Amino acid sequence: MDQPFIELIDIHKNFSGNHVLDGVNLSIEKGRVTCVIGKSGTGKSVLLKHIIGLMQPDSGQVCVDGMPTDQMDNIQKHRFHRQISYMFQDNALFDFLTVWENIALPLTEKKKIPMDQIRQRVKEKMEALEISKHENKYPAQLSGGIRKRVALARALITEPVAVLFDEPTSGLDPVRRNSVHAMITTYQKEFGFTAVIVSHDIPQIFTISQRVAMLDQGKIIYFGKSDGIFQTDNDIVKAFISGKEP
Ligand SMILES: Nc1ncnc2c1ncn2[C@@H]1O[C@H](COP(=O)(O)OP(=O)(O)OP(=O)(O)O)[C@@H](O)[C@H]1O
Repeated sequence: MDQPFIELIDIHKNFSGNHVLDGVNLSIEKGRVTCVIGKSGTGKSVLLKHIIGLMQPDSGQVCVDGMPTDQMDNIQKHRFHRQISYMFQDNALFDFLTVWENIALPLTEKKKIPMDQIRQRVKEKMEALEISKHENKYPAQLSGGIRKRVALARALITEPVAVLFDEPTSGLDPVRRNSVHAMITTYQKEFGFTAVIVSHDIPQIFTISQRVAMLDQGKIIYFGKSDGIFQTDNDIVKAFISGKEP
């Protein structure tokens, strides 16, 4: 196996008796796209939030480049968060900012980049995602699909080392869904970034990812190469990916 970038080791998370993560072990390899699949409500978003530190485990460890995040000092944590970007399921755009301002925000807020470079990078992302004509609109004036693309542009604007996507294509029509997938593939080829994608786009997601992890009842019950998932002997995985009850 390639060098792990992020490792989840025996993660447990319980919400008032709802044991959502029940000993999750998962290795996210550097430079690869890993998709996380599983039934609705099974804890995929909770798992992503543990990676980025928005949620803390009851027990277990999240390691980045071999270092447990709970042992990192503030500088190390800051460095990790600068390298990683997260696209929320609900897009989390700021209603009081325009499309342009929302996309530019990670650059204007975090990095000392000259304004002409910021303009150029925002322009390129808006063109790639076909949202240029919406640049002066506010999120409330946009359809769900356009909001999704604005959120995607914002997640990619810093050209991060790793991106966590929580259902990046939900609510998109099939053409737009394919273009989001194509964009993720292009970015991976261009920058070799590490991506974790929570997705219900089965089987399309297997063509843009190299690894698949399936979460079920608090555990990773399958982890392997995407092109091998259809040969699995695991009945729960087989039933899930073919859309049947196990
Ligand atoms: N902050 C929280 N407080 C209490 N319970 C929570 C919290 N966040 C998530 N949960 C619970 O954890 C469980 C898993 O939720 P999660 O959103 O991770 O599922 P999911 O697999 O991403 O679902 P979907 O595919 O429908 O998006 C749900 O039962 C949810 O209610």
